[in-house]
Amino acid sequence: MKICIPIMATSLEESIIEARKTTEMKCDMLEWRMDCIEGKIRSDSFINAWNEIRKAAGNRPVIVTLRTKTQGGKKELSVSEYNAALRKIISEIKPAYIDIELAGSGSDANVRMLAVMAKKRGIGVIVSYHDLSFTEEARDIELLLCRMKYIGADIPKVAFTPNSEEDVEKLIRGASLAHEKIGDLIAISMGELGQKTRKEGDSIGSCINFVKPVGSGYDENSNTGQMEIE
Ligand SMILES: O=C1C[C@@](O)(C(=O)O)C[C@@H](O)[C@@H]1O
Repeated sequence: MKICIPIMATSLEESIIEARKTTEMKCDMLEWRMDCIEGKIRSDSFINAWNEIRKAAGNRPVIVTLRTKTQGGKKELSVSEYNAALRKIISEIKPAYIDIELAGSGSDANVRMLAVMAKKRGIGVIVSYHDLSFTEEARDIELLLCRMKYIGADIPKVAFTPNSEEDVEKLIRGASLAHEKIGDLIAISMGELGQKTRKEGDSIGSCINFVKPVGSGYDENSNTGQMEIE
């Protein structure tokens, strides 16, 4: 499982600083959570910041994510705003991966369109789905992960919120069943209750473990249950 540190700074300048700080940390990847940047972002300053983050990452791959509010992120975007923003990101920069939200993009057809566009530019595709209050049945989690794969995900990702141990087991079962069929995925049961899905992610086919640097802030929707890294 690759260790990935999300950069959740609120400005472009801070994002660069945070990315540089990770050079000494034991991580294999970075995720730039662009939704955490406050205010409007100008195209030229965005591209400059990206170039610096890319440099700071060295040969570690970077995931670019624009997480909408209903999916646990900071940006409130309509379906058309989300799709337009992703098209812009995909056409202006070339990260290793782009995170495409199943819910944020509005339809499987829109996910497919963005995924095709990204792949043509050599960008890997993570298709993601988050539920901030609930965990589906194992079979539904399996089907969801497979559906994401078939509509264009290189790596399908789900994060569900458990309300009991049984919910954590549902996530584990659903992910394991999907892993047998489609290979690499990311499956997270959020919060302390779900921590073993992060610690023992390998056993259910999870290929990326999102972690937070020691002392970094707590975000109630994004990093509950994440392991800490020095
Ligand atoms: O989707 C995820 C998973 C995550 O929310 C977590 O709980 O580790 C962290 C996010 O930055 C990432 O985009």
